[in-house]
Amino acid sequence: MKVTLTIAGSDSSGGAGIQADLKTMCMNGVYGESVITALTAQNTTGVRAVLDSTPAFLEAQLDAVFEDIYPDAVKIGMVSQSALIHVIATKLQYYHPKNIVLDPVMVATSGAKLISDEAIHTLKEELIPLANLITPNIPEAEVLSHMKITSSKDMLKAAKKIYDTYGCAVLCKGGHQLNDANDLLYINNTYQWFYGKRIPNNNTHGTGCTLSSAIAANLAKGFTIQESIQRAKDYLSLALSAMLDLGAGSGPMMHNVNLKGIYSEEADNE
Ligand SMILES: Nc1ncnc2c1ncn2[C@@H]1O[C@H](COP(=O)(O)OP(=O)(O)O)[C@@H](O)[C@H]1O
Ligand SMILES: Cc1ncc(COP(=O)(O)OP(=O)(O)O)c(N)n1
Repeated sequence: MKVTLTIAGSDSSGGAGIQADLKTMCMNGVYGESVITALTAQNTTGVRAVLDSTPAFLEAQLDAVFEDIYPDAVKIGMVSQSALIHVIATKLQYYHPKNIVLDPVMVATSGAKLISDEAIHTLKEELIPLANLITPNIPEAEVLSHMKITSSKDMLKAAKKIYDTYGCAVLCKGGHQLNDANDLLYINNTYQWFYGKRIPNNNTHGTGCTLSSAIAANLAKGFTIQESIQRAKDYLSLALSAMLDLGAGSGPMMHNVNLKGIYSEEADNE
């Protein structure tokens, strides 16, 4: 059994963060482990409070999982403070996992800021350079590239800028576009579009968490980055298409979907 670790915040409503990650990993056929960076008191209408882990407790969680059940891939989500980012970077350099997918979570759909300005600086300096793939949405890509993104051309320019600066592959997610849901991968000095039909569902809480966890799960199973992105996008589209409608705000997606037929082949080393 392949193992995937999520290092992220808890979402009490179950739609994003650790809860979305573990559901996604389970559905994508890997064993999921979790290291919790923060507790959030959150529902579909917003984030009411955040309680960060201490650096020492975060360190204890990371040692506990890496010393016993070593993950084949790691996904990193919400980390709001510099000291916590520093702990994660130090431990990843020490344990050296093969696949690191970083979702540079900055702002929730509901508008709540999930990272301090100082921590954005530490993320850029210490964590992004360790990642194999980062998955910014358009507002996050704007922060990382220091440019405004209003078109597909801008997405390409920003993704190349981020790739040139940090040296990791970049998947610029297009969920915040009006008409399409096209994501752009910049890797090895070249790019590839992953086209997606926009599903008319406003319940998109946790789409970014789900996509990055599904990518990590598929990397753990031995798929290439490109294959893992396509599989993750197929999984996400299916979960969105189930049209679950819970809560008064932007609700969560349905994870217990029937995957038969969407995954045509399995990786060699499963
Ligand atoms: N309505 C939608 N229909 C289909 N795919 C979507 C929709 N909204 C978002 N996505 C996809 O969900 C993933 C997450 O994208 P995005 O919403 O941009 O990230 P985030 O949740 O981090 O803000 C991307 O693959 C994006 O293309
Ligand atoms: C605890 C926690 N982590 C991350 C997010 C942001 O999740 P994301 O998948 O980007 O989805 P939206 O919040 O944008 O729907 C979160 N809200 N909570």
